[in-house]
Amino acid sequence: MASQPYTLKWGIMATGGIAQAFTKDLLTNPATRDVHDVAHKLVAVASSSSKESATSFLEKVKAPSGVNTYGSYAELVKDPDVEIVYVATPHSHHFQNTMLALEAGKHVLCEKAFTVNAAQAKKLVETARAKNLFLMEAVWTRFFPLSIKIRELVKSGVIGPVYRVIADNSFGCDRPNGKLEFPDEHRMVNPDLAGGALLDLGIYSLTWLFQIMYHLQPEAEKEAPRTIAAINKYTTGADETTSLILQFPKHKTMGIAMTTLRVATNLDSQNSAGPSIKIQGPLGEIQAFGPAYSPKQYKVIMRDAGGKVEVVDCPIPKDPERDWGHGMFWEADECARCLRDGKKESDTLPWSESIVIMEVMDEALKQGDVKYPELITTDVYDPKSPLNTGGK
Ligand SMILES: NC(=O)C1=CN([C@@H]2O[C@H](COP(=O)(O)OP(=O)(O)OC[C@H]3O[C@@H](n4cnc5c(N)ncnc54)[C@H](OP(=O)(O)O)[C@@H]3O)[C@@H](O)[C@H]2O)C=CC1
Ligand SMILES: O=C1OC[C@@H](O)[C@H](O)[C@H]1O
Repeated sequence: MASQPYTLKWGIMATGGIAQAFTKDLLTNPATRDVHDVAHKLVAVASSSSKESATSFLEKVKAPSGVNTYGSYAELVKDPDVEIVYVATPHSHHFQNTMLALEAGKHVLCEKAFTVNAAQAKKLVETARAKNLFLMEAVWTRFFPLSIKIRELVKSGVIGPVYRVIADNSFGCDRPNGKLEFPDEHRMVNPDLAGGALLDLGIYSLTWLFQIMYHLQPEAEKEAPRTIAAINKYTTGADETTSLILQFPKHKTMGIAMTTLRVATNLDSQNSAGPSIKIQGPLGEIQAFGPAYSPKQYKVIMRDAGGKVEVVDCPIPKDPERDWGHGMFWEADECARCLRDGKKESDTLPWSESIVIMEVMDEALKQGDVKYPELITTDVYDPKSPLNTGGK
């Protein structure tokens, strides 16, 4: 008889768009993605606005009965049934909210961008390490079978040593009056919520550069990149267009990561008109198609063999009973496997790598003179911060 899957018990912090998408993924049957060793249980959800928002969230995600609801994040982290907290608040809140959960002894999966700056990321890691808790940045894309296959292909040497990676994750939100389609208060452009293209979308372009050019470097030869950035700021002060060149001089590799809120990576909705990611070696090129946060196809193009092209589709599996499947369940499975195996960090997205990525973003924002307010940049934990208590 097959052994029972290891089941991880989740508490959801916040009730917005991605909290819903992630929770719906948690509620899918893992067998529909051919996963049998781990499973997930939704045990609690909290809204900083009201207990009613938490209740209405459960209706929206079609949750089973018996899930606890709370009108504050402080109550959620005290729930003894919760093993891991998924932090799904705006970037501005990640540091304080994750600290709140870690200080209460909970493991944490925190949405991207991990924090507003590297100092905060380091403090989270120090705290998780000191308290022997699991912590991971929720960069779901790294855990896609497509990403795993592409990393394996690169490691196999099929395209030779990678010399360059180019990635773009951009949205066309331009309005003829010069503004963007978001109101100035929206989390995408509001500096008080650490808005801006880089922290929200550029993190995915960087993910592609990092998971190929940094993650695959042998441990003994790890080299953080030199960062050259150009930023155009929006009227709110947040970045609207950011381009980065990352140089790894010892490895002779270079990456270009782009993001903007003005024009889309591709004009077709599926981004199939052109690749959003190009991974280039002397023997060939791997291209990924679809938004850089969720590509669904890749091509391997060989230089010899007359530019022979292999096309591989990697659709996101759907649970037919729930009519849902978004692709965030793979990162949840990673959390469950790490905890089952007694690991406090993921090998696929180690703490040190999230910190180096935050350092790159710090440097880019410094070069572009983007500044965020003290309330959201401090690395001093305050359980009573309005970011924890819900002062909106
Ligand atoms: N992995 C992915 O594909 C995606 C990730 N994200 C990330 O998820 C996070 C949340 O994004 P998203 O769900 O789109 O955002 P939403 O604005 O839809 O939701 C954010 C939630 O955070 C809570 N919150 C607490 N304080 C505030 C505040 N001052 N202003 C706004 N919301 C507040 C609210 O929940 P409540 O009132 O219940 O406390 C709110 O519903 C971000 O870090 C973003 O980068 C976003 C989209 C996709
Ligand atoms: O993480 C994200 O990926 C999808 C986008 O729609 C969203 O703005 C961003 O936060």
